[in-house]
Amino acid sequence: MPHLSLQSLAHKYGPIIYLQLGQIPTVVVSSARLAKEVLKTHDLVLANHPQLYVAKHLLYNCTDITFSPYGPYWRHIRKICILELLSDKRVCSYSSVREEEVARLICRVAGTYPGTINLSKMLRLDFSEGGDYYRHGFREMLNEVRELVGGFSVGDFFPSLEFIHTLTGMKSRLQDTFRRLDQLFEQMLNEHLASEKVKEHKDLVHSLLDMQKNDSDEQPLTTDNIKAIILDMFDAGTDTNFITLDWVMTELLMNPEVMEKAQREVRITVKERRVVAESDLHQLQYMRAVIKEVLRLHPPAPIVPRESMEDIILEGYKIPVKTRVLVNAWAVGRNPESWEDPNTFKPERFLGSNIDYRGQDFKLIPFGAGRRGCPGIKFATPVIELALAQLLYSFDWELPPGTSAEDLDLTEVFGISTYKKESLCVVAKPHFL
Ligand code: HEM
Repeated sequence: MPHLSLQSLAHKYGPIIYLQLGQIPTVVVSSARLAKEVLKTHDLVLANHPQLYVAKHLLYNCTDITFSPYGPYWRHIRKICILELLSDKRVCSYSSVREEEVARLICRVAGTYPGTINLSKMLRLDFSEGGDYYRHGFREMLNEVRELVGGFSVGDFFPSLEFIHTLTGMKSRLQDTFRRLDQLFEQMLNEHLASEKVKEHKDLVHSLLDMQKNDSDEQPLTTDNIKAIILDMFDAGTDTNFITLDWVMTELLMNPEVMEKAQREVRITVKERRVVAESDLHQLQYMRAVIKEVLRLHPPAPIVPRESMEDIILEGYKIPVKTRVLVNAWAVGRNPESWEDPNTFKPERFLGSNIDYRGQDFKLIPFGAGRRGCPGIKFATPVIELALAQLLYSFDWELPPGTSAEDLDLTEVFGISTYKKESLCVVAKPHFL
């Protein structure tokens, strides 16, 4: 795992290291102080995400939010994202969708008792694949895109050898995937344009099409721009929720006293109502501390990558233009300079503390920070909190007979986001039988 190897190098050589990765000069930082330098002090000069070879082919030449270069176009679509697609009002308006999805999940889990369920698989299906879009074959496409974007590509480290991708067949594979993806988007956009539901319940695609129609801006959105943004939002915004919930449940099963405390809190708050309401969530301070602790120890995107647009001085070193600067958020979250007993799962450390993951506290940066910090925090938080609260309220959780916490395999698989290799299998006993 790159974040683990880079942490080992940091232990040996310090919190800032230089690596020549192929033809790419790379600097890695692993402390809160240097993360602040990168994501705050030099945020503007480091406001590019590296453009990956695969992203150029699949994300409409990097015209999505994540990969588009810093500049007027990125500012335009980021503004749309923050003010229109992920605004407080919009996130609020999705609350009934969240409640329905969580209710469906609870029903499915309840139906498995007294058997063992693969909870990871169930969470992934519910939270990472895009609901209504299933019928378009979107789930399979998204998986394919993730596999390709998260994979290793020679061109990302040896740009002068990009032609190798033609010889290895990678380029034609990308072209084929892109053609199928584009066809799928065409179908999706046409269906939305024809849909009469637009006024009643706008989804992401309707909103973008509306914006295109009414855009009086100098920079109107093209249809390809819309496709790139849709793909980006699903790619960046779905897997991460599932990964977080999967880790939360794993940590809770390994720490039964924490599980019990979190369950007690949610059951006392919700009482006999049986259904957790979003208005209950602010009372669940301990559960929120559990989520913070999980994001500290297991950030779904363990490395936050940036690229310099000009020469800068970092910690006295000259960092030339076009250097890749990686913030090892995983190592920062486990750095003993910032955290006491850093490898222990201890949600209590967040009780009575103001430390948050919204990009102000550089020792906790699962969502990155600064100009390119994740715009989806407000969207992700209620999904994760509501699902977790309801899971804790509705079931008593146990590992399958004959297994114990020591048997859980915590090995990770690296990709655009990092997830657990082995699924979490559990028995979920309905609490109110
Ligand atoms: C637990 C959930 C999530 C985590 C841990 C997460 C993490 C991250 C991280 C680390 C970045 C890079 C930040 C940087 O460079 O400073 C990022 C960027 C991004 N995220 Fe998230 N994210 C999550 C959920 C979401 C959701 C729900 C959405 C949208 C619905 C989303 C959309 C994006 C987009 C569009 C970017 C690119 C921003 C830009 O380049 O300007 N994310 N996310």
